[in-house]
Amino acid sequence: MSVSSAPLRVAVGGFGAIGFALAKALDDGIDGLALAAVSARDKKKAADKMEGFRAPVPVVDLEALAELADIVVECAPSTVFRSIGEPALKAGRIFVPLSVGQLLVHDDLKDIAIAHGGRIVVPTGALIGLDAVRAAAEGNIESVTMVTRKPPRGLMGAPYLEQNNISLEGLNEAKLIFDGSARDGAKGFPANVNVAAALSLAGIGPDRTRLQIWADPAVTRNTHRIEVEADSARFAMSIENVPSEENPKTGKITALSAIACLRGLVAPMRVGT
Ligand SMILES: NC(=O)C1=CN([C@@H]2O[C@H](COP(=O)(O)OP(=O)(O)OC[C@H]3O[C@@H](n4cnc5c(N)ncnc54)[C@H](OP(=O)(O)O)[C@@H]3O)[C@@H](O)[C@H]2O)C=CC1
Ligand SMILES: O=C([O-])CC(=O)C(=O)O
Repeated sequence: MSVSSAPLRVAVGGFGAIGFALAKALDDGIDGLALAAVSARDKKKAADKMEGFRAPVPVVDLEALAELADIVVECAPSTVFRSIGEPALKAGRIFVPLSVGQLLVHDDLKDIAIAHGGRIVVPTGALIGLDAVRAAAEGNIESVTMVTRKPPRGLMGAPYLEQNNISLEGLNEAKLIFDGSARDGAKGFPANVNVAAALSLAGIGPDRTRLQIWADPAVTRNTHRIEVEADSARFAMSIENVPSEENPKTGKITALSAIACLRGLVAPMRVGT
């Protein structure tokens, strides 16, 4: 984008922990970007939440976001993922998903992007080191493993727990609740391990990426540790995310990652892979 061109319009689908923080940052001002519209289940509540904004924007249905923006960010429950992503890509927009696990389910969206000139740009989100994983994937990666530890309240309600009759009530020691592929983890915990899906897409795919999930009453932060063994490097990284006030399942850094990702789309200089 040249310095003189109009700012790219950003629509935000979902106005909770991530969406509100992102919209607020855009309203406060980011060079080259302008907030254009938001969407929420409760439109009146969303309009009220924008009261302190310098320039409140329309609250529209999810399907209408694509008409109003150049970049459409998805930060809503996984169940409405497609209603945001498909119109955005069919309109040739840049689609920025946060419910990344859904990309494994709706894997035809990539073909829609190709057919209509859209792009899917996945932020690192609540994770770390996807730059190094992507670089290593240009060579050969032997293994990628991720171990997630969350406070039990950050995992409650996951379909996998209900399907397998796993209770986290009154837990007084760490419990391994899932051990398998990133694909199965993302499916069983759609609101908890989108990071595993992002890791798998950056590296060796959802079937070869291994994931363990622990419910741990001793941790107060959402913690993810990654280990990668590749022909170019061996690395291990971990991140301890402060849960956001609005949604304790979601680390606070996720919204900041989305902001940094959007800034990277328009900034004259970008650092990192
Ligand atoms: N990639 C990553 O690293 C991470 C991804 N995530 C994922 O990001 C997504 C968003 O997370 P988060 O912001 O914490 O979620 P929240 O629950 O805080 O917010 C969800 C928002 O979606 C809105 N919404 C729900 N249903 C609809 C609908 N039918 N139409 C329009 N809007 C709707 C809600 O509206 P209302 O306010 O009216 O209820 C709410 O504003 C989740 O899928 C989460 O799992 C989370 C953390 C990390
Ligand atoms: O916030 C986190 O630590 C990760 C998370 O919820 C997700 O990946 O869905």
